[in-house]
This record gives sequence, structure tokens and C-alpha cells, in this order.
Amino acid sequence: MIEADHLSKTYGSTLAVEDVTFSVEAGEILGFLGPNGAGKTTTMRILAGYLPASRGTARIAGFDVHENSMAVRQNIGYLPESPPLYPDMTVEGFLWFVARLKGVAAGDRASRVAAAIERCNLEEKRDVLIRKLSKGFRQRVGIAQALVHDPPVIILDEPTVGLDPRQIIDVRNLIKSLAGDHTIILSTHILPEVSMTCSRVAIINKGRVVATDSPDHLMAGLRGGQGYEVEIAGDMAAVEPMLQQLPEVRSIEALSESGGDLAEGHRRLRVMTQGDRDPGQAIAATIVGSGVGLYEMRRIRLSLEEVFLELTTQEADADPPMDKAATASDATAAPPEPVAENDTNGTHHSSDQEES
Ligand SMILES: Nc1ncnc2c1ncn2[C@@H]1O[C@H](COP(=O)(O)OP(=O)(O)OP(=O)(O)O)[C@@H](O)[C@H]1O
Repeated sequence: MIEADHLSKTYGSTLAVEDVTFSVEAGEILGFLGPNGAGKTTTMRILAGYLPASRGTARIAGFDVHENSMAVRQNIGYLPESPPLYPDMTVEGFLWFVARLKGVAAGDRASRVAAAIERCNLEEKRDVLIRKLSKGFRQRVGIAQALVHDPPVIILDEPTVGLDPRQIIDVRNLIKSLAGDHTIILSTHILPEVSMTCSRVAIINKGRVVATDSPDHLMAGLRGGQGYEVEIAGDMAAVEPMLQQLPEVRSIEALSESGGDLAEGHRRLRVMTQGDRDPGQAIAATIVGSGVGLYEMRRIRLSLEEVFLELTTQEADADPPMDKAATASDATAAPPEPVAENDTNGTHHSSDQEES
């Protein structure tokens, strides 16, 4: 439904978007995630037909955004970073106005406006002037204007930016309720937004797409970003070489014992794994088989935030996770601190504005 094919955009000497390729299937919500200046808005504007690409092509519902920009505009609803609202119009008056602009047939306008108002929970604000609305309600009006002609594709540029936490939840729920009936792409720099709202995520950094996958797969698959944390009692030197023999074991790290709650003679290890097969059973059997006591074993994996940091920071590239050749005591290049699996949304204690 949305196809970006080797898109590039330069502004003078600035290469804002470079060779971006991805597609979004009908009914999906794709999160376009990246830090400030990554090229999100530029890509959204190209897809919406508001900005020509320097190279590459994009198609919406089969229409080329450059060659068929009018057809593309009929097929998309676009919410730019700052929604173009008329503050002295009422909510309903504005939506009627937009419906007319978008070419909704006169006989259909009343029902389309009513549907957009209902979908965005704007009934109680129908007759209120837009300038009197809170930021959260204005954002809903922005989404309602994107929906009013019932387009198959919706493009939302940072839809929750500047909203308070309650408003963010409302807008995310609204967006989720639109999936299925519509194909949605939303740009964001907020990690929890994609894990909560999107079925797939494309991570963009410095103009390039560095990964596209479901949030779960990204968290699970990147650089062997999953493994086990185990507590053993006994001789670590006896068990470590045996664990290293398992092909699914990528690295082993002895964790610091400063936690204080470890019994005498107990050690904690982090065993990071690789490949499709889950070696949990083999790890447990190896430990027990080596004559070492196994006291605790729990699955861990990288949070989406850690995946994002790995993909978008050069430091991560310069400082790769310890590989199998390294010894457990040589853990100077350990991977980022994983989180327990039952905290998969444990990305939220970041510096995201949402939390402030
Ligand atoms: N009109 C313009 N003229 C020159 N450079 C631009 C223009 N618009 C964007 N850029 C540059 O292109 C790059 C990508 O900008 P873009 O706005 O697409 O990123 P973004 O990911 O949306 O960032 P943000 O989250 O901060 O809005 C940045 O380096 C930006 O400075």
C-alpha cells in the first residue's frame, strides 16, 4: 500500500535522506523511528507528495507520488508536525471545509464529517472554536482532518509530540483503532510509541534505514540480543568451557557480585545466545551435567531502546559485544545491560519527553 524505493533527498549540500527503501502492507501500522534530524519529516513529506525526492520513487496505493500527486492526495490523510488548523473555525465547520477541499461529494459530506468526529471522540467539541481547544483536542482535530475523506493511507508525522501523558495515551489508542481499516505510517523519536502502537518499525538514522522488522523481532534478533541469566554454585571454570561448546552460545559474562544477595560460593552468569534455536534446555543440562548447582535461570533480551541505541550510536559499533572467543573474566566489551523479559516495555525509563 505504501512503497518507498531507494528514496534520496538533498537540501543543498545536506543529504537528508539516503537510499531509503521500505514498504507497508494494507492495514499495517509502521513506525518510522529515528532521532532528531534523522530524515523522518523529509520522508513523510515525500510520501505525502509535498516534497519531490532527489532520487528514487514512492508509490501510495499504486500511484507514483511524483507523477500522480493529485491521486496520491486523494488516497492519503496527512498530519504534518504542525497541523494546519484554522483557529477561528469550529471543529465541525473546519471539517466540513476540509471535506470540501478534499473533494468529498456534497451528498457525502455530512456523513463523512460525522464519522470523523465520532472516530476521534470530538462530539463534545463539535461547536467549539479550534483556538479554544487544548493541544490534545487540536491533535485529534488534526487526525480528523486527515481522515475526513476516508483515505486508505494515513501519514502521521510525530502525532504525539507536545502532548501530556493522558493525551498521548488517547491519541495512541485512536491511532491503533484506525489500523485494519487504514494503512498507517507514523514517524516518532519516542521508542515506547512504536512498541505500543506499531506492528512494524523502520529505524532511520542519518538519513538511512538501518533496520526494519517487528518490534519483537528487533528486540530478539539483533546481535544475539537474547540469552539467559543464571545463578550457579560451584566451580565456574568447570562449567564455562562446556557452555562455550554449545553452538547457540555467543558469549558468557560473569556478572558482578556486588548485588549482595548472593549466597556464599554462588555466582551469576549472563549467557548470550545466537541463532533461531532456543538453547535454554541445553544450557540447563550442561550446567547440571558439569556437577555445578543451578539455582536460578531466567530469560533476558535487549529492550527496544537498547536495539535502537546499538543501531543509532557509533559508540556501539566501536564497542561490539564480547564474542565467543573472549573469556568471562575479560568482559570489557560487554553488550548493553539487558532487561528481563517481563519488562519488555522497560524502555520507558529513558529520557523520552513522555516521561518528563
Ligand atoms: N528545508 C530544509 N533545508 C535544509 N536542510 C533541511 C531542510 N529540512 C530538513 N533539513 C535537514 O535535513 C535533515 C533531516 O531533517 P528532517 O526534518 O527530515 O529530520 P527529522 O528526523 O524529521 O528530525 P526532527 O525529529 O528533528 O523533526 C536534517 O539535517 C535537517 O537539518
